Formats: sequence, C-alpha cells, structure tokens
Amino acid sequence: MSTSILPLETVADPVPTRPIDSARPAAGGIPSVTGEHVGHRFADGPWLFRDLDFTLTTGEAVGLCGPSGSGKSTLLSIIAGFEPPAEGTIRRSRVNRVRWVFQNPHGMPRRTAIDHVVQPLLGQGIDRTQAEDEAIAIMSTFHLTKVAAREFRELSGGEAQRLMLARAIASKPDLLLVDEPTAQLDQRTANDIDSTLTGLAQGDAIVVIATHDPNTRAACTRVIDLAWHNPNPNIDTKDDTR
Ligand SMILES: Nc1ncnc2c1ncn2[C@@H]1O[C@H](COP(=O)(O)OP(=O)(O)OP(=O)(O)O)[C@@H](O)[C@H]1O
Repeated sequence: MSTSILPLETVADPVPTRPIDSARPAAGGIPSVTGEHVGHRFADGPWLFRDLDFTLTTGEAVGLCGPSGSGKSTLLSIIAGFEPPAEGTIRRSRVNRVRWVFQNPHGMPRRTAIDHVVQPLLGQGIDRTQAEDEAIAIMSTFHLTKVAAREFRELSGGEAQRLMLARAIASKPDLLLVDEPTAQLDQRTANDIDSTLTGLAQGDAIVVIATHDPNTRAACTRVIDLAWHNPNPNIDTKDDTR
C-alpha cells in the first residue's frame, strides 16, 4: 500500500453505538485515510478530542458529529492534511485530489448551473459534448436537471448547495469533505440535501460530512461522534445532534 502526504490540488445514524467508529482495515486499491490514536488541541488549550481511531474509505458517507466547538472542522482539516494532529498518526493511501464543499455555496452568478459542473470536466480534457452529457448525469443524482439551464443567481439555497456537491463530484475527488451542508437552510431544503448524501456515498470518493444537524447525521451511513472522544467533559460545548 502506498502512503503519502497529500499533494493537494485545492485550496479551497441511525446511530451511535460506540464501536461504530473504530478502525477497520481498508482494501488495498482504493483511497483511504486511517487515523490512529489521533488527538488535537491548539497550543496549550484543552484537548478537543483524543484517542480517535478510524478508517475512511469509499462507499460510505461518514458523518463527523459532536457538539459545537468539539473540533469537527478541525478534524476535517486534519483528515485533509491541512493541519497536523497534535498527537497520533494519519495515513493516506491513494488520496491525491481533495475537494472541500463549504457551508455557503459560492458560484458564478451569471453562469448557468450546468456550466459549473461542465467546467471541471473540461479541465480533465473531456470534449464539451461528452462533458455536458456527464454533467447532466451527475446533476440528475442531485435532482438538478430541471435547473441545469438556470443562472446560478436564480437558484434556491438548497439547489446552490447541491450544485456545489455536483461540481465537487465532477472534479472526481479521492476525498470529499463537506462542512455543515445544511447550515442556514430551512428544514425542507435541508431534507433535500440530506436525501442526496447517500448518493454521494455511491461514488468513488471518500466522503466525510461535518454536521450537527440530527437529520444529516441520520442520513449518513456511518458516524464518528467527537462527544465520545472529548477527554474534558467540562469543555463548553453544546450537543444538538440528538
Ligand atoms: N486555529 C485555531 N487556533 C486556536 N483555536 C482554534 C483554532 N481553530 C479552531 N479553534 C478552536 O477549536 C475549537 C474547535 O473548533 P472547530 O471549528 O473545529 O469546532 P466545530 O466542532 O467544527 O464547531 P462548530 O460546530 O461550532 O462549527 C473551538 O473552540 C475553536 O475556537
């Protein structure tokens, strides 16, 4: 198994019984990120989490849950390779292309929705006709075909968020990190996003979603809950995932 530090290209439960997040061996030929005894704190601050063991691989949408301030975004950064953990080891295998979808979708206001998905495909050397066909296929999994010809500025919040997910998938990442995809969305729109998360899990990327939305948590195929790994129960956090 080849293991590498990331050459980054970008940057940009039904739940919880505790054993669910323990490390599992990954198959040899597919992307994986393995963490062993991972812990983190900033400088001399309190430990956010410790003793975290996990293996992330394709075929699932892993929810990174826990109270606000428990370190979900920090752990996403560690998984991505943007930040080294204060303790423990992270090993990545076959992870070269990382995409991060942020909670506020940013697009090109006057470009059509489909253009946003076609663009990364053209960047892979695919000709326009084939890129448009592939873009439509990806957009259909996110229920976006009806708005394909609309300008980005005309999309609803949920459509724009789903478009960012479709665009990220079109760039064929090995690792897709999604930070709070339903923050600031109304419940109906949030449900709409949640129903597409399992679709994400069927792709070729490792998918990790940081969330404190209980519905998003329930839509994930597996959950890592940082509340189980907080060594300091007095830390000022609020768990709103359950
Ligand atoms: N660069 C940094 N230096 C010092 N402290 C930091 C830094 N980045 C984050 N923190 C602190 O670490 C803690 C965890 O932050 P993080 O954003 O990872 O939590 P979170 O679980 O994603 O929170 P939320 O659900 O509210 O977004 C917070 O107390 C935050 O203030």
